[in-house]
Amino acid sequence: MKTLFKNGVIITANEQNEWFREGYLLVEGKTITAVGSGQPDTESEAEADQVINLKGQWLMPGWVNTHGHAAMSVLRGYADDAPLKEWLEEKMWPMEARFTADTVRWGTALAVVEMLKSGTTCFVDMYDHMDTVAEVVEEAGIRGVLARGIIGLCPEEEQKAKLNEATAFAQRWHQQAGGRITTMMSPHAPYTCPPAYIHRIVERAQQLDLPVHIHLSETAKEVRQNIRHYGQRPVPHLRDIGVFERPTLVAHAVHLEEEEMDILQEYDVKISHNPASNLKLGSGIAQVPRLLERGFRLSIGTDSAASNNNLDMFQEVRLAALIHKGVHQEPTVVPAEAALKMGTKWGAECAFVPHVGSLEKGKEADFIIINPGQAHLQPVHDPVSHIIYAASGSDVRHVYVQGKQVVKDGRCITLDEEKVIYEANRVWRELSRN
Ligand SMILES: CSC[C@H]1O[C@@H](n2cnc3c(O)ncnc32)[C@H](O)[C@@H]1O
Ligand SMILES: [Zn+2]
Repeated sequence: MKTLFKNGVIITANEQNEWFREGYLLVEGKTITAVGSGQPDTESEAEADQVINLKGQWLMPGWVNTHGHAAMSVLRGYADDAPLKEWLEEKMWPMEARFTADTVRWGTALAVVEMLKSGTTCFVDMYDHMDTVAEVVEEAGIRGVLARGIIGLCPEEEQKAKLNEATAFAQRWHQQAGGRITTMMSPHAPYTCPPAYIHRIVERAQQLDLPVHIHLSETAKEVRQNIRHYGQRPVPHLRDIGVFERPTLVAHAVHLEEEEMDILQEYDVKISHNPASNLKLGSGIAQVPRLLERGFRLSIGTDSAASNNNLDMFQEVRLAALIHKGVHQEPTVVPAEAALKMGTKWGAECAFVPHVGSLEKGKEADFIIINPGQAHLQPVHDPVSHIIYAASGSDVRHVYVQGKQVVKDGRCITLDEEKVIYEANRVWRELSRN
């Protein structure tokens, strides 16, 4: 099946750093086979099975959300205004202990509907009941980079069972759903997994040839605790355990010293910047301008709806573009183009799916279409500026993953939105009643 999208404004980070142009996109099956300026030649138009006239709408890569816990959407607004340790230990973990596969199914479906409708085509997820998460991803048509998050604060037998479960999940689902699902191994954090256990998880990642995903240096408190317990800051600690021998994606990385940045750079460790969650939990503000200056190709994540409290990547990317300008009293840090790259092309690299994230020949066709004909997106001097500083998730009209439409006229067509909302409320009621 060949589909030609013509008369659009193509917005993307690409190798040539051309940010936007009036043009067309040709998709054959799940792959982009041509991107060009102006009109397509008459031959490609005649050969297309379907021609879609975009009439000036904007076409850009879908957002890549590089850190989150989708099922926690059922806990949106349940526990606000608390610091990370208290929030986790007194609010999240007691509630999550009551989660079943049913809770995770509807929490994840709620998150996926929200993400797809607001233009996210790929998300990284670290959670439990991951077979259920993968089933939702398969049905919804979104792309998922999935890992069974492992908390090792438990007896040896339980640690073994969790590691075996994570392994079985990672093997069962890697490259499934037509390649839309890939997997990782995921020790939750240095403060929830003893070093020997992290080492065993990483050995397993090595055997399976999979990347590692872990929370890192989110709060100053956990850094101090790491030094007390292990005599080192978290980055050299993880390096010495051997984590960075595997391709690794770390979430947060708020509290880093220059020597730690050296190590992360030496091992090409990928970073997911989660500004809203870091602000809301009072964790701090990552040193994004310094990391960019050093050449890190950063990415952006929402974290869960329980600490954000939404999964709209337009808002997250805008926050990433704005907050550092204020902190540094310098508007040139994190320019719009850098924010767009972090949310798309670099996001895909950080999630180990470099075959998406930009609109280039040969990449898989994960893209979104935005209708710019509304007051808040006019006049148009520079569409990249509007995407970063003016647009929001509700401007997304259509979404495609691997060339297949999953959102049409602002409605998710792969999952039943009303049912998902009904069931998510049901599981929340059941949880809060007990
Ligand atoms: C073992 S599954 C994932 C685990 O992570 C918890 N979590 C959610 N948000 C955060 C965060 O910002 N930092 C650390 N851990 C977080 C979640 O509650 C699950 O238990
Ligand atoms: Zn997290």
